[in-house]
Amino acid sequence: MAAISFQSVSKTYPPSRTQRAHGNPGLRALEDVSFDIEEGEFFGLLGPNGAGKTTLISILAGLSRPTAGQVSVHGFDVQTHFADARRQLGIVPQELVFDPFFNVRETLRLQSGYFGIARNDDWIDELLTSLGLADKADANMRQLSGGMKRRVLVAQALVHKPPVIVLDEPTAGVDVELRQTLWQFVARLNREGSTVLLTTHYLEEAEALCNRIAMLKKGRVVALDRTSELLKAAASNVLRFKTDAELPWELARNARITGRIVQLPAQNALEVEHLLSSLRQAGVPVEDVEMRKADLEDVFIDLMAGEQTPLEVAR
Ligand SMILES: Nc1ncnc2c1ncn2[C@@H]1O[C@H](COP(=O)(O)OP(=O)(O)OP(=O)(O)O)[C@@H](O)[C@H]1O
Repeated sequence: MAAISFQSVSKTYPPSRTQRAHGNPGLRALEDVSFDIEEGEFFGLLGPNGAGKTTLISILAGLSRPTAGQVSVHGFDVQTHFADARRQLGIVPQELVFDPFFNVRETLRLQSGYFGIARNDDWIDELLTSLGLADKADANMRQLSGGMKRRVLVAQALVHKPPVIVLDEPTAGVDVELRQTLWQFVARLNREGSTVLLTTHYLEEAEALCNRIAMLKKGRVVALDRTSELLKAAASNVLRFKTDAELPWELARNARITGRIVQLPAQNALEVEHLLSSLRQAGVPVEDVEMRKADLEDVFIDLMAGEQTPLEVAR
């Protein structure tokens, strides 16, 4: 049985009164999203701002209703069997929400109580140690730094030992140390059998951690495949250089340009030679020329730049 199953999920946010008055039918945030995440997978959900990632996670968490379609967790429908589905999930939210009146241990005990677990201190201690919070157990939530609060949110999501862990942008604005602590711990839980669903903007994180990835664009799944296959789909190399000059159109249309830095896909040495000679002929002076292997960001940019038609990639 799939750990998480999204079946033909669509979501339209209704228009505001003013929008309705102007004939605006509302916003289609998700369009026929279907995929399964198997037990034990480390799955990445990627997409630019506004692609629909948080909407999909909110529906999974039972916080938002889909306009059409079904979502289930370990076979429990998130609408009709909310409590059973919710018990399977440990959700680390994007926003820092916490009760300022409790200390860290009390916060975690309260959350355990919410799931009906009376004596949970052994697991709470293990969570505190693994997340580098052991010396903060008695600190009031108000006294914690932003990074520490985020660690508590992770511990809070895991108090009931959920088999499925959902992390919505957990490392946005988080320092390197916390990222490493968090990834080591989540990777360990995944090795021990937990399923992990991660949404992130950090593509190198997704590349390093996720065995399979779905990419969303404007509410549609535009790629769904093993990370290794997605990487194979990219041109295998990238030619990178700096220039102040304007590129000829036939090169510019394939280029990724960030300020003075230009990156062009190139399959092999012959193609690199070809690109360099085109640049020479066009009178484009280049500096700091180097080659690098394509990464997930290249795949992502390719897909996001592509036309609207969803690209069906089988698992
Ligand atoms: N409560 C809401 N009411 C109306 N529109 C909404 C609401 N929540 C989200 N949207 C819209 O739905 C679309 C998808 O938003 P969503 O937050 O799911 O995207 P996202 O992929 O999570 O983006 P980000 O990476 O910025 O978090 C966006 O166009 C957004 O403006």
